Amino acid sequence: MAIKDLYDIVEVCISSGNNNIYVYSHSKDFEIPSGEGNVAYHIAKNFREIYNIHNIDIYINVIKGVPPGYGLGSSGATSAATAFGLSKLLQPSLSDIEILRIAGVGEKFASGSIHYDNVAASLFGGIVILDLSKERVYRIIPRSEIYVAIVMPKNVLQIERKTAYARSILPKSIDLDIHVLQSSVIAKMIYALAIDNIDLFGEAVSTDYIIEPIRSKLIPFYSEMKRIALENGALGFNISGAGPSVFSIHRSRDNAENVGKKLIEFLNSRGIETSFFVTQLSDKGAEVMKQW
Ligand SMILES: Nc1ncnc2c1ncn2[C@@H]1O[C@H](COP(=O)(O)OP(=O)(O)OP(=O)(O)O)[C@@H](O)[C@H]1O
Ligand SMILES: N[C@@H](CCO)C(=O)O
Repeated sequence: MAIKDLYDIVEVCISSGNNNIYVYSHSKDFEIPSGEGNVAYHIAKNFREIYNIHNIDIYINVIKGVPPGYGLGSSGATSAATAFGLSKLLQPSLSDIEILRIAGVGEKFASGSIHYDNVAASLFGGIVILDLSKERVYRIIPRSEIYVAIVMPKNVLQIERKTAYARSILPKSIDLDIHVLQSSVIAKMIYALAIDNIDLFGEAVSTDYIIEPIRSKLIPFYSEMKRIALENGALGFNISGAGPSVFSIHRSRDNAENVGKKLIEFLNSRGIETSFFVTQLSDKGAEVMKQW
């Protein structure tokens, strides 16, 4: 699911040259490496190799907007924008799936495995369903306004390669009965969007038999936060990405603000510095801002 308000800007330039890739990271608030430490470098390298592009130098400026390490898909935002920008510049006929596959390479570098959930939302916007076996992208834009409160606990889960770790602790296989339960939740989520029932959508968002029970243990006071949010009118609550951020679903901005403030007060009272913001589901994905 893509949200408004948080985004990266990635500038991509090419000149004739000797196949060098230069990546410069710009951020006053976060420390993101330039050069080979940046996912953008790996996207460009992969792009050049796959499409056999020679005798050019690629220059990439990453202007970070999405904070890293909070479970908000920060590396995915850069990966998506870089793959999108390079395709516009060098291979304008690439399909959505081809751009997506390139963007997934950045996630392999950042988190140890190719996965498409963050890059798909960043590239296409809305709520994205992928059918990789058929190479198809389905995008749902809910008819109703959906507000999202995102609560970002500071100094929590500050571990090296956090996303890789949070993925490594998940089960490699699940029992059939759990599969059946979780499949029905996903079906309910899609049904809720189809009939525009945001209460039901929220209920589905809140129900996870596989990942939440394991990852929530890494987030202090998770079950208390969930209870507070749902008791105060949130329609749904769960972990954002690999955490430690959590998010709640609301019908109105006022309710989202109110729940966000309550969660901040609660975490602050437990000694956990936290910030929050309220945003909306975004129907926009990656886009060209300027060409010159
Ligand atoms: N362009 C980039 N943007 C953000 N992080 C980057 C970038 N390039 C490299 N990294 C590294 O990737 C790591 C952040 O990974 P990642 O984006 O997976 O975490 P996250 O933002 O918490 O997202 P999520 O948990 O939703 O995947 C940091 O160690 C950061 O230094
Ligand atoms: N969404 C993936 C990567 C982190 O965003 C996961 O939850 O493992």
